[in-house]
Amino acid sequence: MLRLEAVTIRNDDFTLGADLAIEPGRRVAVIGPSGAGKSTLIEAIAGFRPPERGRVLWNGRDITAAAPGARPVAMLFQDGNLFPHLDLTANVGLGLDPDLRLDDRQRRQVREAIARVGLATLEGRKPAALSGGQQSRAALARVLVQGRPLLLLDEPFAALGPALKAEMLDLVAELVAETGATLLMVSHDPGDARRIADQVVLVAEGRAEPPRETAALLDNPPPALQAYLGETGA
Ligand SMILES: Nc1ncnc2c1ncn2[C@@H]1O[C@H](COP(=O)(O)OP(=O)(O)OP(=O)(O)O)[C@@H](O)[C@H]1O
Repeated sequence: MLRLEAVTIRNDDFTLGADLAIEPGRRVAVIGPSGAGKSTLIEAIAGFRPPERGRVLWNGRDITAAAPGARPVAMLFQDGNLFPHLDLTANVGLGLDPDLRLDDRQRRQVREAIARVGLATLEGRKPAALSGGQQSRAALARVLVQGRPLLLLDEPFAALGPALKAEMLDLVAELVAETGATLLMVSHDPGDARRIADQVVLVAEGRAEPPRETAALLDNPPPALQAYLGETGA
């Protein structure tokens, strides 16, 4: 269980409040207007933005002051962050050890993660020799290999076309179902939430709201969400 207890996060003159809990194994979409604080929320959970007030708890353990690497968290950023000079095996291996000193077991884990995302024949390729969808799969393999119980995705597939995005969302859903991980995914597209998320955290007007069931929330949106859904034409 992830718990944000009376948390306030500040970016200069912007503040975001959050008092919410995410149950284990849930798939949660984080949606809301541009600039509302979705990335800020995810980065605070990942440990890149320490809260000004409040506590972040994982299974009752206070991780508010823990460094990003010491958290139960793996994060996939918007651009995937693949290193252009490294091949696929090395890019995924970085998820296990930034110095790439991998033992046999870790090398096997890397191969398995690459195979699981469907790239087994492309292990020696560098990112430039992979398509956009394959690069997304590679970035996902690096997150997968870390075996962390909490996956944070910040609009990871925004650059992909609709069919490829749907395919990647389905793959993410399969992977978290297999591993039992909890998923928080920022998205601008309410369709993504309907496709993959059983719950939605709405970030608007300076607050991240407690999660609500996706269909119930999107079918009967509160005013802050109505305005946003109007913007996106959903
Ligand atoms: N490093 C920073 N320093 C100061 N202010 C920041 C910083 N990063 C973000 N902000 C501000 O914090 C607010 C929330 O930004 P954030 O990126 O979390 O929003 P978002 O909901 O993810 O937006 P988008 O949907 O456009 O990506 C914005 O007003 C932004 O300008």
